[in-house]
Amino acid sequence: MRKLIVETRDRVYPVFIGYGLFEGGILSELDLPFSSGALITNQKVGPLHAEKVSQAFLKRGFRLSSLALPDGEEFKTLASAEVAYHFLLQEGLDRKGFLVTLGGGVITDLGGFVASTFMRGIAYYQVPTSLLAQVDSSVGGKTGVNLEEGKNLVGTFYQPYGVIIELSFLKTLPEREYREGLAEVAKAAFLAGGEFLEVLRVQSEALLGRDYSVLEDVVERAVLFKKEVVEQDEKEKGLRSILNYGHTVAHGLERALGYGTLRHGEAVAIGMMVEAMIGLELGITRPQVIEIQKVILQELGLPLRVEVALSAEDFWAILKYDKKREAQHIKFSLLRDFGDPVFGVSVPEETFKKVFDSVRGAVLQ
Ligand SMILES: NC(=O)c1ccc[n+]([C@@H]2O[C@H](COP(=O)([O-])OP(=O)(O)OC[C@H]3O[C@@H](n4cnc5c(N)ncnc54)[C@H](O)[C@@H]3O)[C@@H](O)[C@H]2O)c1
Ligand SMILES: O=C(O)C(=O)C[C@@H](O)[C@H](O)[C@H](O)COP(=O)(O)O
Ligand SMILES: [Zn+2]
Repeated sequence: MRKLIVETRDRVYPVFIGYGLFEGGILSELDLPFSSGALITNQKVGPLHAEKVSQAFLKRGFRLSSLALPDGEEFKTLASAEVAYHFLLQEGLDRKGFLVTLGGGVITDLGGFVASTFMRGIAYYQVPTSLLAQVDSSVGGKTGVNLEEGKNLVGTFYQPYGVIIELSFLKTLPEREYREGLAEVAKAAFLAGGEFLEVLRVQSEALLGRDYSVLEDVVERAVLFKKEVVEQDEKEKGLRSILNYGHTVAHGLERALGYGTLRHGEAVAIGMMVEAMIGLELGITRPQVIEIQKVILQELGLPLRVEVALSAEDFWAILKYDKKREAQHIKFSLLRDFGDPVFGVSVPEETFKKVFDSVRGAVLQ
């Protein structure tokens, strides 16, 4: 079992990574000074893994009442949050109560948002079950829901009280969802560069084959990288926006195609390719980044093409909802090189449109 401590101004909390954590009594490592607890999951993950988690909490004296929301990105909404609030009230949760989120990134984002707003904030623990949620969304305290206009447009920064990354939960994760998680792993490795990137290059086959000893190491590296960024800039005043590499385009694609059509990780993989080309066009990104990035993402089994019926102009209009926008400037997080990210790059509309049109037939269909 590996343990990292995330130290932010708002909260200091542990992240446990390993196998058999719940059977091994991981909860004895946590202080649980609460009145009662509830679990938020979805209708797919709940039947697979909720029992194990609930049993472990029961041993610590908490019978968790459980809410299983419908599965899917299209349910990461204020309406789902409202369902959760009513459920918590009905179950008698008070301000001393706590939440456990059990699921992929949709549930960790939504559950975190509910925890941060219910009675103005209650404690919560993240139990991520998708690779993407284990390496990214469960750590760092970004919570939120989507609006029709764009991804994560309503949300909070609200750190969990602890994160329990049980790697054996990945055994039931379908292949497509596993691979999309590798996109966020790749993003972290591209941003970190150095040894992390080298490990990813050497181990891409093992990772794709879910070699669990390699996975443990890689999940720890990704979480460690994220922790170091979040600790320096919890509320994204600047540096943290490097974690948004590929995301300006990715979020635009998710919104344009309809939530859930393209998985978030798939959109990030395509987004990183397009944004690397924008960086090249601006003279920021070294040409070798594009080729190496492409090879790695392909080796990880990620799709690098998508059909988008929108014109560059219509897509640009969607990007205006990106949260990194400042007045009329849409700000991108790019790479100069691996391990050398840059943020706050204002990309002119003409440059974006030129690149968008130039990747037609290649990245965008
Ligand atoms: N807050 C952050 O820092 C952050 C970071 C990255 C992504 N995100 C958000 O995360 C979301 C994407 O997360 P995701 O890719 O995990 O999507 P998801 O939550 O929809 O999970 C993917 C699919 O896998 C299923 N699943 C999850 N774990 C499973 C398991 N162990 N066995 C079987 N099925 C399982 C889910 O039910 C779902 O069908 C997006 O909304 C994205 O915006 C947030
Ligand atoms: O933790 C962060 O910071 C990130 O940006 C991680 C991203 O992978 C993640 O998709 C996040 O939800 C994006 O946040 P947003 O602020 O662009 O909505
Ligand atoms: Zn992401």
